[in-house]
Amino acid sequence: MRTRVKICGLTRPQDVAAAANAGADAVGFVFYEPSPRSVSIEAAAELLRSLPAFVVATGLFVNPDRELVERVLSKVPLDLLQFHGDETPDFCNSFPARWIKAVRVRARGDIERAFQDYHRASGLLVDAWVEDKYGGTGQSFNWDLIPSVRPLPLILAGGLASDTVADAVEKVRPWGVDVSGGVEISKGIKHAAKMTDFINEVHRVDETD
Ligand SMILES: O=C(O)c1ccccc1NCC(=O)[C@H](O)[C@H](O)COP(=O)(O)O
Repeated sequence: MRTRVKICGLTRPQDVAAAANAGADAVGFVFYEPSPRSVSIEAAAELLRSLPAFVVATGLFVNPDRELVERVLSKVPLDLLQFHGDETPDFCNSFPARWIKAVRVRARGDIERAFQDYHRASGLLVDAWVEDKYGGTGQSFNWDLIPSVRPLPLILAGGLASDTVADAVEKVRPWGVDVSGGVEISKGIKHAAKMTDFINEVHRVDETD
């Protein structure tokens, strides 16, 4: 199976183009103001203009007001919502868009519970649990906590980079992987060669199947 790759936290048009050229299946825009990777609605709408066909535009939110999600959806042609906070299943499901839910993994059972609670999602993203942080931390977690039975597509995130992602894909066999800090020069500023190396590493492992 071909492992999908999402590059998250883009803020510049040249990075959007470089991610697409490197072969990213999806890109993510952060609508969460405390994040150094956050973009305004206007900036995101502009960034999407440089996104070619067949690349999924994802909007990332952390405990947003309903009005923010609705305002973003009315101005930015997103393909997918990513809820990265403590949003309820009903809240996530109440917008006219497909969505994935992020779960910060701390203990055995966290992922199984999330699969049950968020069963209407289009995928479950598993990320590291870090105190007082919702994501984009560059930290990984114990992949042994990931169950082999997966009722939804599982997207592995947390501290991945070109030198670790091959091992991650080999061990976890996720539907997709998600990376932010591992392909950056500084927060929100991506590095074209790092994105290419990352994606090539993922597909190198895919080819050994
Ligand atoms: O990027 C952020 O600043 C951020 C802030 C709050 C919630 C989520 C955030 N980002 C999520 C991601 O970029 C990724 O889905 C994931 O957390 C992996 O990030 P990284 O460990 O940096 O690869």
